[in-house]
Amino acid sequence: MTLLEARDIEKSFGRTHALHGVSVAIRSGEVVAITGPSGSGKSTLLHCLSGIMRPETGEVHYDGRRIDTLDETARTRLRREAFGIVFQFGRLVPELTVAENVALPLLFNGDGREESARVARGWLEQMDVLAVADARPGELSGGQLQRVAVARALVTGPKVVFADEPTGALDSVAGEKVLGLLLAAARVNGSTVVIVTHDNQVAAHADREIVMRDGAAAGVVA
Ligand SMILES: Nc1ncnc2c1ncn2[C@@H]1O[C@H](COP(=O)(O)OP(=O)(O)OP(=O)(O)O)[C@@H](O)[C@H]1O
Repeated sequence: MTLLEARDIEKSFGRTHALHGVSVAIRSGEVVAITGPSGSGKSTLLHCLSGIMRPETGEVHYDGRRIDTLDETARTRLRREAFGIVFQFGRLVPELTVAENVALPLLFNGDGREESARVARGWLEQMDVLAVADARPGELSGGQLQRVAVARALVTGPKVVFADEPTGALDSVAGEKVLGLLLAAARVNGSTVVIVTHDNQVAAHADREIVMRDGAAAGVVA
C-alpha cells in the first residue's frame, strides 16, 4: 500500500528550480534512500514529503490524504503525530539535557512528565546512549548526538521516519552504528523510513533507491 506520495511536484528558490516535476510513491514499511549529487534536490524533496515545505505545484499525499494544502498548524500537528525527523547535525536543544530532549516530542503530544521521561530513557538505552542521559548536547560526540537524535525521532512511534544525511557528519564506523540502530528500531516499530544520503553504504541498506538528478527523479533502483 502506498503510504506517502509526491505527484509531479515543483519547488523553486528564486531562480533555482530545486524540483521540477518529481513523482515518487513510498509504500508502508519500506526503507527508501534518496540519493544523487549535491544540489540535485534531495533535501527539498524530503522537506516536501515531510510537510516542512510546500511545493508550488503538484500534490503530496500521506495515508490517503492530501497534505500539501494543509496550513502550517495542521502540517505541524501531522509531523508531531505521524513523523519523526533526524537531521544531519542532530539539532537538539542545547539548554536541555539529552533525556529532556528525547522526552520533548512526547510532552508536546500531551503525555505526562514522568511517563515521557521513562519512555525517553528506554529509547536512550536502545540507542546505547543511556550513560549520557543527563549530559547536555554540547558534551556529546558526533555519533552520540546522532543516536540521541534518532531516539528523539522514534520516541513517539512515528509512522514515517525522515532522515537527512543522518550519518553525513560521522566517520564510517560511527555512521554504520547510527544507521544500524535507526533501521533496527524502525523495523521493530514498523516505521517507513526515508533517508537522504550521499553515502552508497547507507543506500545499500535500503529496500529501494530513488536517484535524483537536477531536480528530477532520474531513476529508481530496487
Ligand atoms: N532555502 C533555500 N534557498 C535558496 N536555494 C535553495 C534553498 N534550499 C535549496 N536551495 C537550492 O535548491 C537546489 C537543491 O537543493 P537541495 O538542498 O534540495 O539539494 P541536495 O541534493 O539535498 O543537495 P546536498 O546534497 O548538497 O544537500 C540547490 O541548487 C540549492 O542551492
